[in-house]
Amino acid sequence: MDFLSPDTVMDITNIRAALIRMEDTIVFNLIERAKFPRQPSSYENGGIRIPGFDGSFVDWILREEEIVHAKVRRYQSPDEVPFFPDDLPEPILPPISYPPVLFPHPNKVSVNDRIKAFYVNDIVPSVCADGEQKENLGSSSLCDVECLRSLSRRIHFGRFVAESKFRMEREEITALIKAKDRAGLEAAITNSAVEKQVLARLKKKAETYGIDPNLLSSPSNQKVDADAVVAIYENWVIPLTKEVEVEYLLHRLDREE
Ligand SMILES: O=C(O)C(=O)C[C@]1(C(=O)O)C=C[C@@H](O)C=C1
Repeated sequence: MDFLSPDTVMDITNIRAALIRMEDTIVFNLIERAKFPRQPSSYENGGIRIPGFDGSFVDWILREEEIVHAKVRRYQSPDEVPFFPDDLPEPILPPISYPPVLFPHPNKVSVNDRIKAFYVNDIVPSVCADGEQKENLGSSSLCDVECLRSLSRRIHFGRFVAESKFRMEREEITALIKAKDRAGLEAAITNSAVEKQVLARLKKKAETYGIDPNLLSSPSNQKVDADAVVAIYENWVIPLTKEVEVEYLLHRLDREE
């Protein structure tokens, strides 16, 4: 996506193409995470003691990485929503002035805490075997960070989808926003045919990317459970994307901050 060119960003075809590309990243990240068992201690507060930090091992890595990434201005990009916005330093690179695409302040809508909760409680148990390998806690946690970041980027892309839909159906959506009609907004942004396509494509991707081409396709050769990947999208990724869309639209007419 070229965030310096607002017309390109607001084209729903381009937005959907970006969402489709993100599926690849998410499927590969889940494949990588599925190499390791669940590793429960990496998600527990104090499960691995880090002096001076009150949180889980994965939280700590995520925060430390975000600090570095903030310095190279990752979170100035309109499509990035950090998990630890209050802990981030100013960039060392000069700012880029992106033309405004989202209104009002783009980071107002964040569901990162919920993403973290469903990731730990639902996704990890659905793709990883039970157990813990102490010697791989660092490796598995780095995979967690990649998974969380790619899920967050995908789900918060709902803001661009919503803005694009707002511009296409300004009158209808403005009336729903003014009436604070959440259900009406959800109905307006829902496209069941597209959701079905997403899930069907995802199943194919998880099956195809999750198998060595030299091996026969069988459940025991699959690197990740394709049905679990589909369920992750069906139960969490799409519903939360829609929630981000609705939440974004409810604030769409607020005055800019
Ligand atoms: O493509 C869209 O129109 C979206 O809003 C994205 C998305 C999705 O999360 O994949 C969400 C809601 C729609 O019902 C269809 C698909």
